[in-house]
Amino acid sequence: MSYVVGIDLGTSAVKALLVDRDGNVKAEASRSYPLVHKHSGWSEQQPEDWVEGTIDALAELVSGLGSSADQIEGISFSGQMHGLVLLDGQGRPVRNAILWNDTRTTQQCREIDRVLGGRLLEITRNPALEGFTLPKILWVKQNEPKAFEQAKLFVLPKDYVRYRLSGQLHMDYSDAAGTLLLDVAGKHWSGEILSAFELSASFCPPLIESHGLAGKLLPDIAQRSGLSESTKVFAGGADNACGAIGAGILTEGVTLCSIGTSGVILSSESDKQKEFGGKVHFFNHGKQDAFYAMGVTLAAGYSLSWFRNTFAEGESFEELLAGVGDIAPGAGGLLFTPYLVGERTPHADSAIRGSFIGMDGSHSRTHFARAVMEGITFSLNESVDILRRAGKTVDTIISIGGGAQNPVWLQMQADIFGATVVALENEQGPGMGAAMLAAYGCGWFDSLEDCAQRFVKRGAAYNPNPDAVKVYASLFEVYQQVYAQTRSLNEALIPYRG
Ligand SMILES: Nc1ncnc2c1ncn2[C@@H]1O[C@H](COP(=O)(O)OP(=O)(O)O)[C@@H](O)[C@H]1O
Ligand SMILES: O=C(CO)[C@@H](O)[C@H](O)COP(=O)(O)O
Repeated sequence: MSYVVGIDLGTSAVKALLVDRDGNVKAEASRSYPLVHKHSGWSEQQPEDWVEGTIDALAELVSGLGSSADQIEGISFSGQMHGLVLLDGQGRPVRNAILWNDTRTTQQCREIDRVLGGRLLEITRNPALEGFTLPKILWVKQNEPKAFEQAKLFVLPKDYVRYRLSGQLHMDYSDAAGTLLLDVAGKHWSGEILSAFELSASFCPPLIESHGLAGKLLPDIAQRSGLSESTKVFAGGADNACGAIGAGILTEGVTLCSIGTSGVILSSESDKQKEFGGKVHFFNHGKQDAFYAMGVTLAAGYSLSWFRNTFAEGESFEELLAGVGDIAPGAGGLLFTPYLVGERTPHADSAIRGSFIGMDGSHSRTHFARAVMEGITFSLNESVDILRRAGKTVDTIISIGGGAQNPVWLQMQADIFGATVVALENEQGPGMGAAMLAAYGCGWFDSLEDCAQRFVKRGAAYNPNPDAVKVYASLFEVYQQVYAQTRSLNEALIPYRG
């Protein structure tokens, strides 16, 4: 038997999957690592924690295989997007990584708008948002000039881990697309943007396809992990591109809903000129020369974890959500907006914060839990709405991520999105997409589509219930008003934040 390994470098943990030629997951191992929040709105991680966690998780996977470690032919990666890792001339990080959910860069975003105007959207197909990488680069340049002086090159989180495992520096197109330095349709670093911000071409790593061979394992990594030195290391992709690959979303027609820490509505796009006007992100896919449009809710699963950790400490999600299915759509008139860390789609606003509207004495904790699930799903429905208005058909949605583990939430998604929602049989999230990139890279299949046919197994389907669809359609109109009605109130509260 031969195997591949998919490594998902997430925000809270790294998860490694051992996958056989039929797409069966034979073993998995994960290691978590902390987030560092030095100030409100800041979010950092230590790159060394990713590397150590990845090697430990690989060692655990490999130890289960005994003497057959050389049956692992290839490994590949899925990574949290946008995070800035600045490397010195020796390839060492000059500071902590600044992550996708760090919102300190509003001023740098406005500067990018001022300097590039409409060219930014024309070249990168995306607007300047706090989460993306270029604003983070400018923040370090302006606020930590000494660290910036040492920085010779930047990479993204999984690129750094791949570099430490293989000694080779690369960035794949799907992750490079989220930096605001890539000409997305042209598939090259934008000289125009680099020179506008006085960055040299050598500041960007060489570009590679997601299924491209980046190198082999370094001998000391092979020794520590138990893998063979001949294990091939493939580039991998952005976590959302890998989530889509792992759900078999490689062509137009089926949409992805992913509820992890963040939440995503994603639709594959074959036309690289398709215009969304920056309302949703437009990125290169992990499949060669393909693209996708995507809307992002910053605090999707995070809103539910926050609610659990704050009001039901120590309970499992199953305990927390027991009984939510007995409450009617609308949570008894309680409405939640999931803007705990600001929002991306459709309101790119780092200052907005969440609300519960309509509380009364009849509401139990279960009403609140249901309202949180509904609010997250309404936020994702704003992205579904944008895709539909841009002419895309959204009638079948594959749902992945922690949020897809709860059948009440899957039915709620069908009712709010007004579409059939399909779960996967053995949902593994982006790690499976990474494993598929390794399987395709190893030559096990002629195309990613062939690989998906073997690896991706659809499970239960949830059809919209017409009565619930009606209730949610009118509630969604109320939900959509909350942002504008609470915006100035939230701005007035900024001085009181920690
Ligand atoms: N059993 C469950 N029922 C409902 N939601 C869940 C369940 N388990 C996890 N979640 C949600 O999924 C989120 C974690 O999803 P996951 O895909 O593991 O995230 P990430 O990869 O971003 O760390 C949690 O924050 C929680 O909101
Ligand atoms: O910023 C984005 C996408 O643009 C996030 O999707 C991150 O890529 C990480 O999200 P999680 O997988 O941790 O939820």
